[in-house]
Amino acid sequence: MTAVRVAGVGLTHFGQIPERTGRDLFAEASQLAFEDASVPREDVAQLNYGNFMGALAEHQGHQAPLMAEAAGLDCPATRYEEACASAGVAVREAVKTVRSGEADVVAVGGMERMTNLGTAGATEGLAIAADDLFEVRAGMTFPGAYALMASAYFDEYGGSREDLAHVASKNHGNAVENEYAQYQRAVSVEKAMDAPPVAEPLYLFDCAPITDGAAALVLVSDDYAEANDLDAPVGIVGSGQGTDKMALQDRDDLAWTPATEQAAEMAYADAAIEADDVELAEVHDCFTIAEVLALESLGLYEPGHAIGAARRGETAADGDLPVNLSGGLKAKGHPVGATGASQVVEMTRLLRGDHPNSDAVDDARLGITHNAGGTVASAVVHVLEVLA
Ligand SMILES: CC(=O)SCCNC(=O)CCNC(=O)[C@H](O)C(C)(C)COP(=O)(O)OP(=O)(O)OC[C@H]1O[C@@H](n2cnc3c(N)ncnc32)[C@H](O)[C@@H]1OP(=O)(O)O
Repeated sequence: MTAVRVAGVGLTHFGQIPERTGRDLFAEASQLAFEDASVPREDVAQLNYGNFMGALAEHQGHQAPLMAEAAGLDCPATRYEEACASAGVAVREAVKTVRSGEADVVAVGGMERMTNLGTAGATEGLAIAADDLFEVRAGMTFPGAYALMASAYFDEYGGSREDLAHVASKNHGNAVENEYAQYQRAVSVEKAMDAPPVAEPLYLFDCAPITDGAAALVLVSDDYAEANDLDAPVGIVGSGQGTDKMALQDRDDLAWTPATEQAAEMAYADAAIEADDVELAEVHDCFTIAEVLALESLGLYEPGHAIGAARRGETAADGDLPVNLSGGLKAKGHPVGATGASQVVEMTRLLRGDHPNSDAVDDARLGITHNAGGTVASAVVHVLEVLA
């Protein structure tokens, strides 16, 4: 099976930019990815594109052909929709296509416009990712759902709002130097504690924001990289996906995310690594509690132990296991259909050494990305490694 290399990456600035159309955003991210890759567009065999709520935010559900056009591509194009894991799945399917030998070059990415809907409209749109019959009609929102998960975790293992404030403060600190981040501002633990409540026990700085943005990557086979003398040191060496029951009421334990566990087991086995080999991680911190749940279900911490990781400094930039050096969804922003691809972009830059936070991990060779959909009803994990 051929290895897959990341030849090029591109991101738009993430933030509140409602005046820009989706095709404009995706065109910019793609242009940057192709410039970075030095790969001619004619060599691209297909475009895998992630998007969640284009039908609502842009009145344009059938977006893939438009995005191929925006990216200057003349090839088959398919949209992947898996809620907030849409682009993670698009990357996973692109990896499979290259590995199978079906194509040497695949373009992959995602885009989401959200801020033109306003917070209330985006909240309503996001709710499509929960169980409509048993959750949304009863009033469930995503901050509400993750608040239930946080309360369940506190009941089972202990922990406090202050522990979560340390996660928020860490991730906001990591985003300060990231030019693509929505919030390049530090947030102290005290400021996070003083913030207005959103859904008890989650407060303003426990939540990822509403964001517009796009991400793109050019993935190539090892053979293509070698034949074309590409400078593409980072490979995607493992991929996994998991699924869980959709409605929270149908789950046995809200403090555990089996979809993440399945995805991690599959990805680690695929890459022939153990959780202990992971040197840094970009995880799906749509809410601060989600980072804690992810670290445990990924096998990076024992159950009940990740809640204090940020407070102890273990997941900080200078800690043993830096987590969300990009700023995470929390501070970098969360344009949902682009997020999974943007995590792979950020991890690639971190491992290549051209991210503003690369200095914190200059010896690192292996990192993972974790992208979740809904209340982690879906999860995708990728293992990235610096190859010879
Ligand atoms: C699997 C999944 O991924 S599910 C996750 C899906 N995503 C979500 O559910 C999004 C959750 N976030 C939200 O709904 C919103 O960001 C909220 C409710 C937390 C805040 O929205 P609002 O109350 O409308 O905030 P508003 O836009 O008025 O901003 C108020 C201030 O807080 C800031 N702000 C808003 N949201 C955030 C945030 N999440 N983090 C940090 N700062 C924020 C704004 O920049 C603004 O600051 P300023 O006054 O200095 O300009």
